[in-house]
Amino acid sequence: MRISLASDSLDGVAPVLISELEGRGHTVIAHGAVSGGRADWAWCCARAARDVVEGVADQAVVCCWTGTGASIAANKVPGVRAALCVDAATAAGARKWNDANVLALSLRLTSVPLLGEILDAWFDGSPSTDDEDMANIAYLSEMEN
Ligand SMILES: O=C(CO)[C@H](O)[C@H](O)COP(=O)(O)O
Repeated sequence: MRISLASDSLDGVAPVLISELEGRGHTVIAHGAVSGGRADWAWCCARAARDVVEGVADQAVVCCWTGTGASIAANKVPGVRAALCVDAATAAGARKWNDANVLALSLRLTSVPLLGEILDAWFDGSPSTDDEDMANIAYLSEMEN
């Protein structure tokens, strides 16, 4: 999968993000501090999210110290459903029930082992085909139009 990755700093797990993603077979498109480029969280996380809706990436991972700014910035991009995930169960639910296409992470809360659990759950997950779940996602799209 093509994963657009953004982080506003090299704190916490940021230095291992590229290797954790590439180690799972993904191609990484890096933005922000992990690329040595412009690293203000609003800009680089929105940039990574735009890659998804523009078809440059299949999904994105966006990170900042809290994870909140990263998720807020990504969710400003129409078509993006970014989910701030603090554990594997949240990541699995975000993929299943929210059809989330952007994973937001807190560099403060996410240890390297926890990152592995979150990434495994995220990439193992797939959206629910239950009518009620799909209707919720359709409603989000309607709100954008
Ligand atoms: O969590 C964040 C935004 O939600 C940022 O990572 C945090 O604000 C960065 O602060 P600084 O630029 O002072 O390192």
